[in-house]
Amino acid sequence: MEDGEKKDSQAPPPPLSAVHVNRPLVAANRAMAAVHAALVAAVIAHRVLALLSVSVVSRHVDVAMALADLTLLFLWTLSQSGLWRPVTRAAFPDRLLAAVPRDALPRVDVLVVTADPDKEPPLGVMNTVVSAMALDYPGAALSVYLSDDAGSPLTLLAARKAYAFARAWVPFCRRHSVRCPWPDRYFAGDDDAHGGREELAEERARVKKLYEKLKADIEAANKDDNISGSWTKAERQDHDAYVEIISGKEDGDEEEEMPPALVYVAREKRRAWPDHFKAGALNALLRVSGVVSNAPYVLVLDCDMACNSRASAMDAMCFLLLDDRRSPPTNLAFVQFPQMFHNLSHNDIYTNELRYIFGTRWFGLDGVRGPFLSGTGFYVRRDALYGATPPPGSTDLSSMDAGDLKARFGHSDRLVASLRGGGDDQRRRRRLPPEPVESLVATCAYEAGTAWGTGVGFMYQSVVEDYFTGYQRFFSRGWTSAYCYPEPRPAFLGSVPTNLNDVLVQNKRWMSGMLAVGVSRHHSPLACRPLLRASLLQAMGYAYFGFAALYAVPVLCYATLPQLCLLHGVPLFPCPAAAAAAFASSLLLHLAEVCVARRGRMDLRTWWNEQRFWVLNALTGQLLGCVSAAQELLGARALDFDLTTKAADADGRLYQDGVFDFTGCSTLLLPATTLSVLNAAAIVAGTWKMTFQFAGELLPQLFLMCYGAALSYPLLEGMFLRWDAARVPPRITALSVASAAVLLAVFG
Ligand SMILES: O=c1ccn([C@@H]2O[C@H](COP(=O)(O)OP(=O)(O)O[C@H]3O[C@H](CO)[C@@H](O)[C@H](O)[C@H]3O)[C@@H](O)[C@H]2O)c(=O)[nH]1
Ligand SMILES: [Mn+2]
Repeated sequence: MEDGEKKDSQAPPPPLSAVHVNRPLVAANRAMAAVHAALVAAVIAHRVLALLSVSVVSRHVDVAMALADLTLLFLWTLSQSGLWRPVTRAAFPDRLLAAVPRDALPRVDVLVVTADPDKEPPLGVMNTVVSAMALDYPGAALSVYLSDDAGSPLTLLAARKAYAFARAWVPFCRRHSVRCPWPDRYFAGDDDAHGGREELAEERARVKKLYEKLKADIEAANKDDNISGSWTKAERQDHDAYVEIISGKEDGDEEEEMPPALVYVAREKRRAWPDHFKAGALNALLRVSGVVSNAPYVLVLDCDMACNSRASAMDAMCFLLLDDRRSPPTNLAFVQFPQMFHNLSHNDIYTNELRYIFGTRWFGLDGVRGPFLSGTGFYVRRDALYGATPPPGSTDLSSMDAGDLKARFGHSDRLVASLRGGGDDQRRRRRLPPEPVESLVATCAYEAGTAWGTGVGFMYQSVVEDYFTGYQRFFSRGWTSAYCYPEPRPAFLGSVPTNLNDVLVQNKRWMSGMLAVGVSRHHSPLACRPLLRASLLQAMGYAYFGFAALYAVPVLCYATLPQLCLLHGVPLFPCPAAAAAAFASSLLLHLAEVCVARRGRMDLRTWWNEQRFWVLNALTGQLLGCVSAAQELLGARALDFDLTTKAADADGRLYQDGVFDFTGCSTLLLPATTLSVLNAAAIVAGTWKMTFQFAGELLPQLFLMCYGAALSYPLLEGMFLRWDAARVPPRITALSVASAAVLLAVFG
């Protein structure tokens, strides 16, 4: 009896989160994959048989096509890891609150990074900062850090003004349980409490006035030459470190009412020192925050990714805290939220939505060992970022010798002391220190000879630091992750580039950065033993993204060989039936994926946009990404982090209307435009030829080219049928026609 009672009182508390395996989808995905693999194998087998037969006319072409098909099959196989075991998760913040008193919640440091006040307007950045300050979390447990890589006086001034605004905004959000903590969106109408009480309406009007004032102040500062004009481009790349804690208690402030602390950080910049782009900025913020508040958890946000809901911190804790309450403990390092966007078009011609990643693959990888680190919108354990390994056998930094710690983390006594403090809450209920913060940890020379960027913090060596860090720092060391996808209200919303050139430049950066990791001798996921041992499926997922740029090669083959061979009357498909079946199944598989992401709605438009952008990207971002990665590998040129412009809403009108905006397109577009001209010319010439001597075995090829023409129609239209300012730049059109003519003259 007594025993029974004891058991009852020791009954485990209800779980704080749940995970659900989508079994029908698992079965369907695997069955479809088996069918498709069989069809592709049949196509390749026919190619090989044709190659072996003596009658073959164009051996080179057949070998190239066989290699193209094998590459496609290889990448497709790797991509299946993200469909293998899709799961969804739920968080129960109410249970968390029942289990842990609010003021005992662990502290969180929010790290926001910005780099350029021209491309990233400070008002937008401040919206992100203020939205994070208004998260539903105890104010004393939250601190927000802003890294400004430009070291711009304008951003610093905006941050001070933003803090002043936050003193009204944050209590307002708390008092009225506002759901949208992002002031610009809230006042633009994303306001769930309309028609509410009078008191709310009054206060809302007062806070709105303050927001208008913040806006006007930042605008005025932007126009003021003494502030924004005084800081030259050269100074951006060459200035001292500067850290300022922008919070302060004023008379009459209630502790409970106070917004979280805000800390502005401009790390030192010198031309002679590599800055390691965003990863370098985040590592500087990790150190400054380590010295100042040293919260055990960190939320990372890009400056253009604001909090759209106040719930994410509590949701994330439902997963992260589970860790300590479970035995044996799980080894969850981070909770990733999807990247979603506020300025997506209904007709998303550039596939900015990233459905492939955040709407499909991340659910699948979550069923393996967790989604990849995705740059922004994730809550992560500080100790894991510092290089600790999970239990059992975890490395405990606090018990390490001070000398060893200095060798790894640098010579700041305060940083080392923060590491030895075990990362927990010495200062939990205290406001940030009034004493000045040392900027030593934000200087260029600080990292020299330490493990920052290799064994500690965000990884350098790749411009896609998120992809690389996730795998090197976490997964290959035994950590896992979870995918938190709150509905219906997204936790974070970012902005997408709205002209084609920006999109392609961004894709080129991703592709070259990931390929550099994929083919690197020391870091390739397919050569990483700890990762392979932990999970082959996860290694496949990583390899897929590491090699995705290689799509350029088969697509290049398919965009030239069928065309040129048609002109020579050479058929390319030894078994048209098998080829047609494999082609159809690839289209259907893609359509099925889109429909699942849309909860069963047949979304043909998204499907078509994705088909089209996939080919376009293969011939631009991925192709040039391969070239850049090769240059880097050969030591010819280092990869660069080309910032994307965060468009003001008005700029994206063409994108919103579903019209391609070719403004500013560079030669990056050239391969795609050239090959679309070649394809169109070959269709015309080939059909003309066929009217005189019909050849049925050429029909599959002709069909494929017509599909290509339909996909490339916006390019052809942009070159030859549009006269507006956003058409393909005439220079590119002329070059494309000339290049296509040369190709035809040489090979046609
Ligand atoms: O030297 C730099 C370069 C960039 N950034 C910041 O990094 C963030 C991302 O840059 P952005 O130009 O917006 O790139 P995106 O292509 O939108 O970023 C995607 O791709 C990056 C990897 O290439 C990831 O880090 C991002 O999280 C992911 O959103 C922004 O806040 C920048 O201010 C810096 O702080 N310093
Ligand atoms: Mn961005």
